Amino acid sequence: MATLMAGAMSVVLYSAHLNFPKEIKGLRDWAAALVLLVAGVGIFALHGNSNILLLAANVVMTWGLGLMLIGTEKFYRLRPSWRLFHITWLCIVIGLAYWLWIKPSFATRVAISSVLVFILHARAIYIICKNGERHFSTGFFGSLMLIESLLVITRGILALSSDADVNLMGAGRFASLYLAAAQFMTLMMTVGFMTVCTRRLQILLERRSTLDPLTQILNRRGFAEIYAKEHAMMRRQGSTMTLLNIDVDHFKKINDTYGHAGGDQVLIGVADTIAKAVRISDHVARFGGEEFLVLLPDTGLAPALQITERIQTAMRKPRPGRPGCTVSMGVACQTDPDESLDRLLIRADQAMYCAKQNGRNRYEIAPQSGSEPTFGHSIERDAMSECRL
Ligand SMILES: Nc1nc2c(ncn2[C@@H]2O[C@H](COP(=O)(O)OP(=O)(O)OP(=O)(O)O)[C@@H](O)[C@H]2O)c(=O)[nH]1
Repeated sequence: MATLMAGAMSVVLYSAHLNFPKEIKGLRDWAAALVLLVAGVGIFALHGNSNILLLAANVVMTWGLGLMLIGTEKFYRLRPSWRLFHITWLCIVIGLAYWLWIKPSFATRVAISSVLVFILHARAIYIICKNGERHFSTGFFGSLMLIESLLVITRGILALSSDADVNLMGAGRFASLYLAAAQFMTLMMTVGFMTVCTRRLQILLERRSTLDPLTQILNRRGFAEIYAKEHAMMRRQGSTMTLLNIDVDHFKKINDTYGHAGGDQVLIGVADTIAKAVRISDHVARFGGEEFLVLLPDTGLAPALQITERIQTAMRKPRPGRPGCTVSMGVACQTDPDESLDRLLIRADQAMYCAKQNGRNRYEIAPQSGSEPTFGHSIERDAMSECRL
């Protein structure tokens, strides 16, 4: 029954392989592994007294267990251990053939296959422990692999001790227990793997919903989430943060000259340039079209202006193979934790709009929240003209 269910699970895994995002790897290998394990059990059931079929069943099952390891490695984005895979099944062929035909010994055959399968499982457990995130799914999957590997190695050790009954076809208590447990564990390990896959799917979808697909920086939703966290921190610490609103100048002309695809490349380049000009703890977002936001936590106006100038200098540098562009920026410093995000965005947007009005390729500073919006701030005071914030 468990074997049939493992066969059904291979369909589930293959369907997940077809439908899950391509970043989730290893599902196809696990699906193939289950097909091989079911085929191995089938050949084993048919083998009668045929040593050839017995050997074939063992090889097919080892391929299946090897593919489980390969799938697990792919899932954790590691290079698959194909060498270990091939060495394992070759050792099974040579070892079983020797102890089947030349020096027949059932106990040695069981010991050899148990040790080899244990090595495959031990490597999988090592990979899960080293690469898995701290989450229930990792613990569940790792524990199941551990139980299975302990079962396998116990069988191998018992095979070498004379008084134990490890013959799968025998009627001994351990044999029946092992057979039932092994089939059940195959099913459970698959469930464990599906658990880590669905957890990865959840993380991926959450990340996708907060990232801009073109530039891979935060989108509006991601920005709002990050802002909420930083705002809570600001309130707790009584610190200041600064928001930059950055808009690409004459972007319509870039689109008209280089086409929409060329425009997209410029947007990717702008996002990259901004991200490289700020600290890792700062947050860069695309707010729509050719408009970007940068949130600088725990940063007052003076350091924020240094960053603003750094971004503008980086933007002015010509880039080979990519149309050049400049940006206009609005700088809004938040000192009052009771100011809403909407209000902060409006201040930064108005300052950016003012920078556009005042000639583009420059920045303007928004007046403090609550202050009279009748005077302007600009580092380039001599260039200040019409627009007054
Ligand atoms: N390639 C590309 N273009 C976009 C995207 N989103 C918006 N746009 C274009 O960006 C252009 C923005 O034009 P405008 O709002 O007139 O601004 P502008 O030409 O940059 O002029 P100023 O902002 O006043 O300097 C429009 O032509 C939009 O179609 C996008 O994702 N990719």
